[in-house]
Amino acid sequence: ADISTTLAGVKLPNLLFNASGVCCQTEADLKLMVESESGSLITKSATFEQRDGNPSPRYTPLPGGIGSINSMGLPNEGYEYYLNYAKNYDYSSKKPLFISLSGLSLADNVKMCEAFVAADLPCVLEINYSCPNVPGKPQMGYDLEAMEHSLSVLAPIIKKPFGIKLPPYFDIAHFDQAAAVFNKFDNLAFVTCINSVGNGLAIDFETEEALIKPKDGFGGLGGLMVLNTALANVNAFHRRLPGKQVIGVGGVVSGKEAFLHVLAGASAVQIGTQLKEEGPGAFARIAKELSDIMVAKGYKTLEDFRGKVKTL
Ligand SMILES: C=Cc1c(C(=O)O)[nH]c(=O)[nH]c1=O
Repeated sequence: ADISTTLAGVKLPNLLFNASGVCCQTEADLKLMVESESGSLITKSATFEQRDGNPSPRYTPLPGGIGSINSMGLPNEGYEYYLNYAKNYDYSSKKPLFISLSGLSLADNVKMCEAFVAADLPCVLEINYSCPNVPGKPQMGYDLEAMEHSLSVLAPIIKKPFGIKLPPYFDIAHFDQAAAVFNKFDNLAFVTCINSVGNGLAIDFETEEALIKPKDGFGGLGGLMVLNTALANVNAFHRRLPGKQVIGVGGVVSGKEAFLHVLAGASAVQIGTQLKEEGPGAFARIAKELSDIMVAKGYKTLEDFRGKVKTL
């Protein structure tokens, strides 16, 4: 079956790529993504300066394959590293490049966006408003007024279609209020739902210790356990953002969850925890599983079932 898609006007040979943060911090990581069967790739969220991030242990999978917890603390090589990567990227390849930016201030986001715009490259920007792990920095995704102000400054600078990475919302009123903000920006072409469920706490039963070191063990939750929150956010924004697209991320461990994300309304699907645990071979496996599911159900393309979840 045809699992290709178009996102922000850019053609992806298949709908799968990495969630920003996983397999994408260094050129070596990104090379693995280019060589994988993913349809695209996105870089680790960049800040203006290079960051080491939080002390380790700062990521761990959770027992029983239910998911993961992380408090990486936005480690990255600094935006100029990713700008350089984007300048040298082979855009003739069939895989489009996405760039994640997560400035620690609006001023930093402005400077980074201006640099990418000045370089005039085919890559697509995804502004991350939802990093839950920078101590002392509340994530902007939960401050709609601040996010609207940020978008009113950045959208005109970026000019081209771009996207934003959102935290999960858990209240219908918040879906409504957030969508009302996003619908004000014509070149805001997609929203990526969801980032990790912020500030969970994983505790080892035997040792009675928190599993990760930063923030007293508090970190973002990902993996299968966040699937149903992710599907809700994908569908809520699919319903509320006419003319815009949604990238679905959260809980994709097989073709089945990728299928459910598209059924909920996703135009593309990112994979985080499962990619971290299985490696880039996950893309070929999940792509085949999704294709087989579509054949079994009689769907030829993603459009045949995108957003067509049935209500009772
Ligand atoms: C960009 C920082 C993020 C991080 C991090 O670097 O701690 N972890 C996440 O789960 N989501 C993020 O957005």
